[in-house]
Amino acid sequence: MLLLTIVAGLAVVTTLLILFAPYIRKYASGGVCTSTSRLDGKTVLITGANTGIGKETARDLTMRGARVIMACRDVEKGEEAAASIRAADPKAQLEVRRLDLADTCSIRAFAKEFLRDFDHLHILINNAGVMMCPYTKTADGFEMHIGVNHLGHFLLTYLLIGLLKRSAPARIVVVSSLAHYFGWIRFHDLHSQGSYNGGLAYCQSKVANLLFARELAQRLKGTNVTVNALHPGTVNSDLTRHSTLMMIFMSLFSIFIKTPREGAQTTIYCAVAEELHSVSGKYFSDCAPASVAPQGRNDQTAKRLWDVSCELLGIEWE
Ligand SMILES: NC(=O)C1=CN([C@@H]2O[C@H](COP(=O)(O)OP(=O)(O)OC[C@H]3O[C@@H](n4cnc5c(N)ncnc54)[C@H](OP(=O)(O)O)[C@@H]3O)[C@@H](O)[C@H]2O)C=CC1
Ligand SMILES: CC1=C(/C=C/C(C)=C/C=C/C(C)=C/C=O)C(C)(C)CCC1
Repeated sequence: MLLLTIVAGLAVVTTLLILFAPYIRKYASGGVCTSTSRLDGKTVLITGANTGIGKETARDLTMRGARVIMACRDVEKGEEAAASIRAADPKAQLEVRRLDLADTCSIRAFAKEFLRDFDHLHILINNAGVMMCPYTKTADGFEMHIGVNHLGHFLLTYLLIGLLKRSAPARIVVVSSLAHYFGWIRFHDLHSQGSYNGGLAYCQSKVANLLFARELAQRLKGTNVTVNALHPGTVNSDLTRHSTLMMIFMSLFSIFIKTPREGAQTTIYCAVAEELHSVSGKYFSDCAPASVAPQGRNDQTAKRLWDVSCELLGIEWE
């Protein structure tokens, strides 16, 4: 009898899911960037553009006329992604360059060549990310999540900020996550040497993204360079590659989860929306303002993280 009830229940749920699938999909796909802004003559740099949200952002921005530099740690994968975008749009202006955010030498080499080859940078999209990887260190000894997701992008932005200012109006877009709600900055053990949990290390790095955007927005006041952060939604991408459980969840519940193209909408919105022309230091989700957890909007923590980051990277950023 119990078995029969369970089977009947499952059948009802499955039937409802099938019947309402188009509506569920439409709701889950989230906000859409409706801006028709063109980017002709503009130069855009996207980190981690060979797959997922970064690749779809590159596709959209080239279609708006931008010249897009895809900064990828694996150039071969980057070229494959560029070829697939060009296959649909032969006029796409794309260039793949090598950037490994887990190595400050690679970041410095990338920036040096970028500054040599480009006179302008109008939009910088700090998109690349790792999630829940086993405990690993970057070439400079930083824990991988804080090293790639925060410190790598911190250094890249520092090296390119002069060019962004000279190219103003310019925008910096920081891809953070709702996961910041579950993280906090562990100044006493930033690199998780005492104890390590991949999920918490990821969440910490996503709070760091928000605090960085917040502090940077303060420092960029009056420069006509804006910086905003965002949550792309829950997106079916390679991000979950280190967690079998997450991959299973993503497959089982794929109807509730965004495709990479849907997940790129808020990034695109932050990069092009006319109404954000002078908006800075804000956080968006589904192409609309969203609320930040208290640990992501604490000015003292933001300043402290800024100083610690400069010290770790051996830089002075006034
Ligand atoms: N997917 C989701 O549900 C969510 C994603 N986000 C954020 O969105 C952003 C994009 O993620 P998503 O597209 O989903 O994930 P993907 O794994 O599909 O893409 C991540 C990109 O980052 C690149 N990357 C990783 N490590 C490095 C490195 N050391 N140097 C340079 N590039 C690197 C990857 O390169 P490679 O392919 O070579 O590994 C890849 O191109 C991330 O910042 C993530 O935190 C936020 C909330 C939810
Ligand atoms: C558990 C669970 C889900 C899966 C959530 C996942 C897989 C979230 C992934 C978040 C990521 C990757 C965040 C990155 O910053 C659903 C299907 C939403 C609803 C049912 C309960």
